[in-house]
Amino acid sequence: MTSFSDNGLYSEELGVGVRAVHMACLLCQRLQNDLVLKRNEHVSSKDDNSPVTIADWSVQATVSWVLSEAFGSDNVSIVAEEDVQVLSKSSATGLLEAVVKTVNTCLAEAPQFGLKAPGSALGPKEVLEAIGRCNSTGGDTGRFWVLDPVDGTLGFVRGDQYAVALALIEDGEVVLGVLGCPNYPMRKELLNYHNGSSPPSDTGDKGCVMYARRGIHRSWMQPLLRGEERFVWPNSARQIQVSPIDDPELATFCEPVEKANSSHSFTAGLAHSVGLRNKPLRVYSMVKYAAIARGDAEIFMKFARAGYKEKIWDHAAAVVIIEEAGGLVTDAGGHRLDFSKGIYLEGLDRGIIACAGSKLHETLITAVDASWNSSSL
Ligand SMILES: Nc1ncnc2c1ncn2[C@@H]1O[C@H](COP(=O)(O)OS(=O)(=O)O)[C@@H](OP(=O)(O)O)[C@H]1O
Ligand SMILES: [Mg+2]
Ligand SMILES: [Mg+2]
Ligand SMILES: [Mg+2]
Repeated sequence: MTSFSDNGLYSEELGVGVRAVHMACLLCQRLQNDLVLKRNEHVSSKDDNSPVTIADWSVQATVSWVLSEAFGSDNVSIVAEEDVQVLSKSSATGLLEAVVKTVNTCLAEAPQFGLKAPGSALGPKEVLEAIGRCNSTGGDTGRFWVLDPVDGTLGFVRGDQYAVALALIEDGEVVLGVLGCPNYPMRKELLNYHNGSSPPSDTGDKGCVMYARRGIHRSWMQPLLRGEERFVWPNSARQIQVSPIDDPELATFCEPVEKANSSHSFTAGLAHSVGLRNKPLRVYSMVKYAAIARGDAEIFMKFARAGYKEKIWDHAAAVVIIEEAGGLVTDAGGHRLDFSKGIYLEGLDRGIIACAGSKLHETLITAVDASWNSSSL
């Protein structure tokens, strides 16, 4: 049984979500190639100084348009990272034009994915509207989508790893997740190029979309389309599972690349105390979670500085994919993440720990308790 051809609960939503994310990944691949060649043209800064690019806006517009077209705009509510603030400024006409062009190029490919393309090309107003429509603030009742159009924008502009993440939340629970990883190498050893070396430059054999529905106990992965390949599915999807490794000595842990996003010194102490021997796999974006779901690493840890509030779009899609692939995702107190309190993961206890299995998970939770008070976090 595949995960979306059985007419089960959310199968239609999953089918549309996977197609939309797949299209978005191809859009990003093209833009990242251009961006790296043109040395970061079109990278803007938001109020908090974080980067945003035409890829972030273009993916948000595209996914928003596809979901509205498939389910009717009145039925679709979306929480997403980007807004139209920068893009609506009169000084941003060039930027907006680039986004409109990108969105139209991408949506023109919709029929190849079994989706409807716009009758005529979208104009700037319609593109801004599609982005701005993603203004839901979530909550504990009803149904809403959660979108991180480009997670790991820093990785994206550096020619490195990034992800496109889409989830559906119903009554506070993530019920489906789609995680597109346009640069995720099919061979896991190619992920491990951090610590000075540059990312692999060949685009062959790269890119996948992972997805899962709550309660199926299976997660899936399909390779991204290459060149003239036709989009055929579900045939091209294969099941993924977390790693069977439960011995810390053999396990690998992932963490953010940027020290500003998670304390490397705290996780180094934890790693030492539980006997993790492998050096950390530092990767931008939710590709870290993807590595756990696919069995390429066993542990993901993130301990942000005190006061930072994690956003739901940075985690929702990955949580259901890891859980359905057999793993666990909790805060450092062992509680499942709470997606029902708006755009933030309110009440998060210290940090996030995702593991392939419960033995590693228990070991880490205990170790955090033992070392927390002496940490400066
Ligand atoms: N100060 C701080 N602390 C913790 N987390 C932060 C912080 N600032 C940003 N963010 C969020 O981190 C997202 C990228 O996280 P990563 O875990 O992939 O970090 S890293 O890029 O590997 O360093 C990133 O997601 P994107 O904005 O989608 O790239 C942010 O939502
Ligand atoms: Mg993000
Ligand atoms: Mg983002
Ligand atoms: Mg961002």
